[in-house]
Amino acid sequence: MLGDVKVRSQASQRRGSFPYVEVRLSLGGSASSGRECQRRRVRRLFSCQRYLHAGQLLNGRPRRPSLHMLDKDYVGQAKCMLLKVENWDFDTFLFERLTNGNELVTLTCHLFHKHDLLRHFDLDLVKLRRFLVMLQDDYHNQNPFHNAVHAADVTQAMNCYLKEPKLASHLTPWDVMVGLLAASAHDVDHPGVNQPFLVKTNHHLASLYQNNSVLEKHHWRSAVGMLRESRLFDHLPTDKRHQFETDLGSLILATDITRQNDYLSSFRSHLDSNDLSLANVKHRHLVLQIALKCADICNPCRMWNISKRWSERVCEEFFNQGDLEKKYNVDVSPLCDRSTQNVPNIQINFMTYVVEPLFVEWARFTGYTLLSRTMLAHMRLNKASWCSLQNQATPMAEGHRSDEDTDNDDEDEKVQLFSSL
Ligand SMILES: Nc1ncnc2c1ncn2[C@@H]1O[C@@H]2COP(=O)(O)O[C@H]2[C@H]1O
Repeated sequence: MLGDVKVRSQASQRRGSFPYVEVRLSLGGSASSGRECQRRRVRRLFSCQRYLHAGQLLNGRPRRPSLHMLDKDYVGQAKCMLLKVENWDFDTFLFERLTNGNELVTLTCHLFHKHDLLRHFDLDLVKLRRFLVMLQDDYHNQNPFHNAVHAADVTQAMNCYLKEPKLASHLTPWDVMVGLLAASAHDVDHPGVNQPFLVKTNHHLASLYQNNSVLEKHHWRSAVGMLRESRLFDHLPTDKRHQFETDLGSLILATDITRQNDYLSSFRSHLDSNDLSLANVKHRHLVLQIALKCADICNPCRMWNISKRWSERVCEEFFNQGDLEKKYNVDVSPLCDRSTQNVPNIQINFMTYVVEPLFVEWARFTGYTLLSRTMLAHMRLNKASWCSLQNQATPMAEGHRSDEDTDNDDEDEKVQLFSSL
């Protein structure tokens, strides 16, 4: 059954001791009444997303419109899509609709079956689903970009990369399980604003993680909290459980875009010296980190109609942050000002300075497989489309010109601009 996974949606079910992210509170609220205090006490128990869910339930409002009457047809179509889960043109937006918003649970469960991980690790299907439902629920659906659909999209891409012949032949079931769960969990409880925002608004997560990979550490520790609560791995020896949590963390932390150059240089130098040995667990782990990084920023390499939607969503999230920054009188982050930025310009620079360098090395690693060539081809076509759209977009403010106009710009500065995201 695809439609039965929202089982954790009861207000009494709260979990974990990891901190919630509530942007509004970090910017200073003015609550003083007893009622507000009471509400805050409740709020403290939940992450922002869990709080919203609980609030809706307590107010008697259903969380999502039900599609019961259509369940059969929808489930059939979702199943059809899963037959092609390894295709690069998989449309996660459509899959979200066909699964009635259970895209992450449905997809990850399917991949666990496909890779025979339940049998291999003697996993309990109910516990697995419980964990995945918690995970899916803790993504913020109100974020235009960092939501459960993005997590499902990254998980689907990660699965495609795990299937690359060069890698697949060396992967153990452990690698596959860590890779898939890291992809599913890599942005859980993302607040829709970036690390610099949390730092400049003195958010408690920024102090907790000392302004360093703040969001990624939060995603990791949140996922660990849910894993423990679900008891998914309770039957494994303690050292294995710890090993899993460590490996999960090391993959999720690699998605910190500010550390892109460190990972890329290390990967590139291994490729240059042709010394990657995939029998070596450390080398394999580095490749998994790079694979997850690629999956995380693969949206510019999707087909145009899908890629464009992601581009618009990510920019909307940047601009929403810029609006908040203006509202609270703090510096507006680079790329977040909707009055000086536009989507085509952000996309062209992101592809040129962040995506292409990574995917070129990934293609080299895979031996230029059909998939890696297809991704690069899509990315270049998409970039050309953004270039032609750019002519129709709002003129850029000085200092934010297009790639074509910036031959003399310092490339490092561009990378830094995206690194600040
Ligand atoms: N299409 C895109 N355009 C611009 N930035 C992007 C795009 N896709 C992903 N990103 C950025 O890449 C970052 C990867 O890490 P995060 O998920 O923290 O945040 C992501 C965004 O800031």
